[in-house]
Amino acid sequence: MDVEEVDLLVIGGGKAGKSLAMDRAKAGQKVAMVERGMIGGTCINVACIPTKTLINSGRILEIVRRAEEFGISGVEDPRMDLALLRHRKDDVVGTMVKGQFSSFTDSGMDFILGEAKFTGPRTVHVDLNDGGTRVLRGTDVVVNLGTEPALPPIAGLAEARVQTSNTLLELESLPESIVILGGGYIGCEFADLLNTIGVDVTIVQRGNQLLGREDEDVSAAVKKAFIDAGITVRLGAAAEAIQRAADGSVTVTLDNGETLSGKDVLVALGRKPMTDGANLEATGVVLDDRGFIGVDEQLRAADGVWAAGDAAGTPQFTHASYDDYRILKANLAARHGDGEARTTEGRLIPYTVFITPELGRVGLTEQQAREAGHEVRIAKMPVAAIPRARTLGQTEGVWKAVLDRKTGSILGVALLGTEASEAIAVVQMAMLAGLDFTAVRDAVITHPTIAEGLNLLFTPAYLED
Ligand SMILES: Cc1cc2nc3c(=O)[nH]c(=O)nc-3n(C[C@H](O)[C@H](O)[C@H](O)COP(=O)(O)OP(=O)(O)OC[C@H]3O[C@@H](n4cnc5c(N)ncnc54)[C@H](O)[C@@H]3O)c2cc1C
Ligand SMILES: NC(=O)c1ccc[n+]([C@@H]2O[C@H](COP(=O)([O-])OP(=O)(O)OC[C@H]3O[C@@H](n4cnc5c(N)ncnc54)[C@H](O)[C@@H]3O)[C@@H](O)[C@H]2O)c1
Repeated sequence: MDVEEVDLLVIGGGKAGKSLAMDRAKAGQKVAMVERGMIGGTCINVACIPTKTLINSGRILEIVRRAEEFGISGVEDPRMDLALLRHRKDDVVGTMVKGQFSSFTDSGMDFILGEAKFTGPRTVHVDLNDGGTRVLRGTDVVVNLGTEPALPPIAGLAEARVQTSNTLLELESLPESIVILGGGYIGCEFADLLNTIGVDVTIVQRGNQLLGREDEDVSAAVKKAFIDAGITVRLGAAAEAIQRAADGSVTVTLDNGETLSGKDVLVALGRKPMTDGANLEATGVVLDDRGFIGVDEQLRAADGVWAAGDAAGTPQFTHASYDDYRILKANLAARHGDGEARTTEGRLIPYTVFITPELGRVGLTEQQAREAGHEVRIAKMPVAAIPRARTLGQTEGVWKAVLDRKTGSILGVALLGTEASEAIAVVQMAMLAGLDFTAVRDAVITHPTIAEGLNLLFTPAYLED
């Protein structure tokens, strides 16, 4: 079969790959992108966009339940209607997928729906979804294959028809109760959502805290918020076996011998790269023992082959994959003699866990700062101190900042509170600008906003001596 030659061949249409493919195609290059099915990638189809749409509905339900507190009468018995909820989620996702498809084709790229498998250096064989095959070779190849739910070898898991973050999005009826395995981002976000919409939730986490990468006090505040909301939290226990009975109910056996039962079970135990079957070795790419692609700090995986996003070991966030796109754009140009190369070193990557209240994070935790040798100064303030939180009726949570005692620079913050997803960007900008805490404390910030809390956080009332 003839080999079709292109300037840029993108395998997997994730955030980095699709952004680069559109950009390069618009710039006049001959670009082909092969995607096996999810037009727009994981984020739009089964991750950030559908989950945050559902979470938003959960939050609205919670507000409506509190209608009287907000001065509204006549709202009786509000409940989540799963069919309507799914309809809204499908509508948001469907509109975005449609928009992506138009953007791909309008860019001038050759968008190919099919399964790609490497057969040689920078060369793939594609089984087209609507039949037939193509073989393509790129002068440069970018691999952006993403991740999927990991299903670890827990006894009985394979037979127990467990839910994952993908299948939960398509539920036709809500279970009365659910056991969630894993207290990471996905476990916590679904625990909060499902609890809000009326499911009895038990969350099981192997480590001694939810969200294991956070400071202990921050995780403890998340645990308290969960318990106050009615979620059962089991820490320091790992699932060892899962069994689904004939009536559909599920029993999970923990490593301490305890058993938990529920009408369903969600496995949220991390994600594995979708590199199986892509035969990346044929193009000189080296995979680690978990299947992640080895890349250098310029995201180079082999000669003329680059990799990006989750499967390349980038922190698993859409905005991090998007930054990989910027790095690849710079490095592909630099390789052809145009401009400076960029690396992934020293990137400041924030994130938000969309629970109630939200946890926004950027920079170092207190523990990381101490381990890095900083002399640390902590500021800590209850969210209830922020006037805007009072007007919103959302006073739960705590803000914590980690400062360098000698320089006053902001090393990191954990904002657990309403609208933390927005406020975290304010702190991130201050950090990028190299502002010390006094500049943030003394900035004139609009009243009454949540960001205004940054004026308060660094006052003597909340900043340790
Ligand atoms: C439930 C959930 C919620 C999340 N929420 C957030 C959030 O709120 N904010 C955030 O920043 N991040 C969130 N994430 C993480 C985020 O979704 C990922 O980090 C992001 O989508 C990474 O995308 P990527 O660029 O690695 O590639 P992906 O978007 O995963 O794209 C890879 C593509 O490659 C395709 N592919 C794979 N193999 C082949 C092949 N052989 N041939 C052709 N195509 C192939 C796949 O179909 C896929 O479309 C969430 C993740 C999950 C699971
Ligand atoms: N809001 C966001 O940005 C967002 C939301 C969802 C997911 N994500 C991304 O998706 C990635 C994957 O999320 P995740 O929650 O699946 O993984 P994770 O790694 O964050 O959490 C998995 C958790 O499961 C625990 N665990 C492992 N084995 C266990 C067992 N047998 N029993 C009980 N607990 C066990 C681990 O200790 C860990 O805390 C995250 O790293 C994140 O980057 C981001």
